[in-house]
Order: sequence, then C-alpha cells, then structure tokens
Amino acid sequence: MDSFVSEAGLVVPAVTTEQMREVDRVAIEGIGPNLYQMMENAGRNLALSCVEMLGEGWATSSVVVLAGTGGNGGGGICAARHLANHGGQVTLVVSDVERLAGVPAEQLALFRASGGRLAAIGDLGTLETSLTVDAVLGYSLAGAPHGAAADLIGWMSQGPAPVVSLDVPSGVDATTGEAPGVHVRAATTMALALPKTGLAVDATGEIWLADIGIPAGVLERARVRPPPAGLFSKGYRVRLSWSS
Ligand SMILES: NC(=O)C1=CN([C@@H]2O[C@H](COP(=O)(O)OP(=O)(O)OC[C@H]3O[C@@H](n4cnc5c(N)ncnc54)[C@H](O)[C@@H]3O)[C@@H](O)[C@H]2O)[C@H](O)CC1
Ligand SMILES: [K+]
Repeated sequence: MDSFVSEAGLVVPAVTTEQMREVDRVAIEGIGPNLYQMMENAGRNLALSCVEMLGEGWATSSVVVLAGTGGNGGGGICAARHLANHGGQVTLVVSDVERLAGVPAEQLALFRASGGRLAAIGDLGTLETSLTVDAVLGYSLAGAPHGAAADLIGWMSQGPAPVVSLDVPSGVDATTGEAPGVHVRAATTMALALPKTGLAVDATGEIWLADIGIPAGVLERARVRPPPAGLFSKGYRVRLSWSS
C-alpha cells in the first residue's frame, strides 16, 4: 500500500525498506539526526505507547521486552530503559547478547544501569507478562526467522498477552507484507518516521506512526515524499488506517 490515512483524514505516504534505508543513510552520514537520537525518540515513544496500553496502574503490570541484535532491538532496549526509569516492572530478553554491537550494545549498557531485569532466553518459560514488546526484527528481515529470533516470536505467539511491535511485526517483510515463516501478530504496531508499504496486513493490528525527529530536508535529499503538514501538530504519535 503506498499510503495510509490519519484519523484527521491526512494522507501519509508509505515507504519501502530501500527508501527508509536511504533516509537513514542521509540522516546518519549527513544532516542528522544520528542513530542515537532517532533510537532515543523511537524508544521513548514506544515506552509511552506501552504505558497508555496498560492504563492506570501500569507500573504494577509486568512488561516483557524482547529484543533482537539490530536497530529494531536497540529501540526496544531503549524503551525498556524508559519503562524501568519510570518505575515499571520490566524484564528484557535479548536474542543474542554476545552479538550486540554499536548503538544497540550501548543501549544495553544504559539499560543495565536502570535497575530493570535482564533475563536469558532459557528463562522465557518462567516469565509472566501483561504486555509484550516485540523488537526482535525490523525492516532488515531476510528470509524466514530462525534461531533465537524464531524462538522469541514463538513465545509471543503462544501467550495471551497483547504484543506491541516496533516498526513492523517481527517476521513480516516491511516492504511486501509477506511472512516467509513464523511471524508476530501484533495488537499494535508503532511504525517509525514513515509507515512502510508492507504494513497493510492483519498482523499489524492498530497502526501508530511515531515522529523520531527526521526533518523535511532529510526526506527531500533522500527523494522521499514527506508526511503531510500538521500530521504531528498534536503530539509525537498518530493513529493510521489503511487507505481504501
Ligand atoms: N528511520 C528509521 O526508521 C529508523 C529505524 N530504526 C530501527 O532499525 C530497524 C532496522 O535495523 P537493522 O539493524 O537494519 O536491522 P533489524 O533490526 O531489522 O534486524 C537485525 C538483525 O536481524 C537478523 N536477521 C535478519 N533476518 C533474520 C531472520 N530471518 N532470522 C533471524 N535473524 C534475522 C540480522 O542479523 C539483522 O542484522 C528498523 O526496523 C527500526 O526499528 C533505527 O532505530 C533508526 C532509524
Ligand atoms: K519488530
């Protein structure tokens, strides 16, 4: 789907993975924001969505954050820190801690300082959750999920807790919407910067779009259509629907 629509009726263009990568490249190698800044905005918005989904008394509910080793996982780890910083009962599970590098690894170091709990994949069977955050795989999905990523997706699919997916439900191709193997069925998906063309599938649940601070000049240089003026005039997240 090449566009989505906001509740106010604004038409929001969608991007493919290739287009989003170009936006990220122009931002990170050139104008900014840098990866740290974008990930912080992603994680903070995601944490806020979790608080809103859980409602009053959210801080007494258990939240499990499942994170992969790339940019998607880094955003999830950042959200886990924000939840822990605000007194939430958060447990983080990373698919492969040894493979974390760069900014996602720095996110984990920050999380460790928050007092939140880090659990191993082997502990999954003992974890209780009221809301699960899916930050396992983002737009760099390559083929059917395998290894620890597939285990985490399987765990989310078994339990009754709602899942909030970051950017795209893990296992769903962000460009085509196809799922080459196991995939997450989200209650809510929070897309970053611009909705991806593959999000018009049932696995996404409610779609929200979060502003992560990318200015119009970056989109222009990446030759990507910008979101309509005023889309984020009331806040940093807006609900989107499929356009008919
Ligand atoms: N402007 C933005 O939208 C931003 C988005 N961000 C987030 O970053 C991810 C994309 O990050 P990336 O590091 O490119 O990759 P992923 O996190 O999607 O994947 C990580 C990792 O997973 C492995 N993998 C791929 N396919 C499989 C598979 N089938 N089975 C198992 N493992 C797999 C592979 O090793 C990948 O490298 C994007 O979605 C956003 O969430 C940034 O935070 C900044 C800006
Ligand atoms: K995800």
